[in-house]
Amino acid sequence: MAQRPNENVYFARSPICDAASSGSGKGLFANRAFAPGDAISVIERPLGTSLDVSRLEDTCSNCFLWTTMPHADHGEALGARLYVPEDARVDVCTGCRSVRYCGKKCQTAAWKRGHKYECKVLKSINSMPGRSLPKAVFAIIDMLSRRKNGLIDDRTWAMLCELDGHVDHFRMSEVWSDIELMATGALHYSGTGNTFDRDFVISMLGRVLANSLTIITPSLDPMGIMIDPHLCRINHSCDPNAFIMMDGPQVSIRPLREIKKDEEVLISYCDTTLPYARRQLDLQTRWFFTCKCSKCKLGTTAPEDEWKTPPKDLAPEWKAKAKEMSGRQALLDDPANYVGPSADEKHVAVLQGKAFECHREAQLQERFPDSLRILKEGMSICSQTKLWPIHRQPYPSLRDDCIYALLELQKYREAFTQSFVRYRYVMPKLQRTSFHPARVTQTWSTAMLAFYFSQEAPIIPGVEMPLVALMLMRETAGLCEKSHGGKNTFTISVKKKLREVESALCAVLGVDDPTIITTEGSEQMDILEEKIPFNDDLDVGLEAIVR
Ligand SMILES: C[S@@+](CC[C@H](N)C(=O)[O-])C[C@H]1O[C@@H](n2cnc3c(N)ncnc32)[C@H](O)[C@@H]1O
Repeated sequence: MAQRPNENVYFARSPICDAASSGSGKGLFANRAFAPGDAISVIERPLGTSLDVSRLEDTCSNCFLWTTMPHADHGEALGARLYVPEDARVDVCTGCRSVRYCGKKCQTAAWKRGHKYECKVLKSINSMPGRSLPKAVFAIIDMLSRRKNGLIDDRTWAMLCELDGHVDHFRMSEVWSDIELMATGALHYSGTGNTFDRDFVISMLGRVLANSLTIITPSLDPMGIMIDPHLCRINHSCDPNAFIMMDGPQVSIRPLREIKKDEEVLISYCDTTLPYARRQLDLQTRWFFTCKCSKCKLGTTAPEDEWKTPPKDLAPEWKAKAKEMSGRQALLDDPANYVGPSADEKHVAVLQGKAFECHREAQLQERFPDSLRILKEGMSICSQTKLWPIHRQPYPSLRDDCIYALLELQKYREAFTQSFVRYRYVMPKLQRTSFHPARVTQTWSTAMLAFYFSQEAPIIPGVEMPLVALMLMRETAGLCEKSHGGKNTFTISVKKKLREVESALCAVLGVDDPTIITTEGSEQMDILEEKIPFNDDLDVGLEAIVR
């Protein structure tokens, strides 16, 4: 059962969603001052959870232990999820053959929490060939059957029902017929037709679709959705003062900066690194509101909307390319690409649309060489037009996926180079808070790549990779108390690995005190920076970056 948030927070009417068309417009407020590193509130388990279909196969449905190691044969995997025990495995529930557990303890806990009612339902869904339901429907089935059987108390249920289901918004949207179908399915399969009616289930589905948050691992991999009457009260800002961290099913709300007593606690629902038009569109389409946060008030003058050179300076050959680009009209019509009314700005809007399209298309490819080719195409639009600063989207996201594809293709040297570029030049501008969880986890994966290469032949001549790995590991260890908290399994595994590496290095160098390696480590970081300098033509030929 969901726990009440602790005395550190309270709910009240939020000034931020005064303009919300319906709903109570409540938000979460701080009962005392908070500093980075504190936990504002901790919830042991959200009320409802539903894993992505692919995670049902390899993840414990109770504690969310994800047992598959992506890229099991190379560096990033060696470090990104060190907190997962080597012998971790999950076994399927022999009743429903749908969910999996990592052991008896998790199976028993899930059974008592409600799987005893859901098991038969899942079994009947599972036995129908080709039937797979969206995760929102599984979340609803679970909650309806638990409520029917007295496993969700009146107060929690009332709070859940207070969340806005945005039914009128959904009714006008293109997903309405899907929602009606899903509600019918949920009511039918959950066997709760004599307790709830279809309209109620439709509003419940709306609540899940418009209020759920993403379940994440401590290394920020998305795993599914969660809905909780307390967590789902937190409003959005594109310049949030807090973020959500998880460790298994435990959810903590953590400050991104100092928060004063009685200040509203705000998280981000969307990717806040996107330009203004894209953020607004995303928030309007998925959460039905117009954001008026401090960043949105700056409109296109915020750093997320900066160009390196103004659109009027676009080179003639790129203007010509923009004129000829396939799908030009659709790219121009898409408000997400809007740059301005002039002819030059329209060319830039087309190029921007194309670069975002490359990012989306690359994700749909089945083969990594194809994704890499498309990602490089997108990156060269950003770099060769000379319009994009290194931190303007979709440039950073293209680079992220590029690193992933390069690793899959075992192009380790380029993967490390791009990972270092991201760590050293992109992230400090993209996420300006040093302990932002995305920054910390990416620093750690760069550290782990360096560590992996420290055991191989030197990949960058003249650079001592063990010392680079050490410095990046120390940086991560110094920040993860704030990003993750001292007791998070990520923090514990980072610190353990750091101690191991420090003592191995001490043994090799014949010293007792690891702190004396610091000077040499800093020197190696400087050398690495000289070898991989900031360069505007950084992405022209990914292989040709290292000096
Ligand atoms: C997850 S709920 C947050 C809790 C909500 N305020 C309530 O009282 O239930 C999301 C909804 O809150 C409102 N909301 C959240 N952040 C907002 C913001 N920055 N500006 C306006 N409305 C916001 C929108 O109606 C959105 O669909």
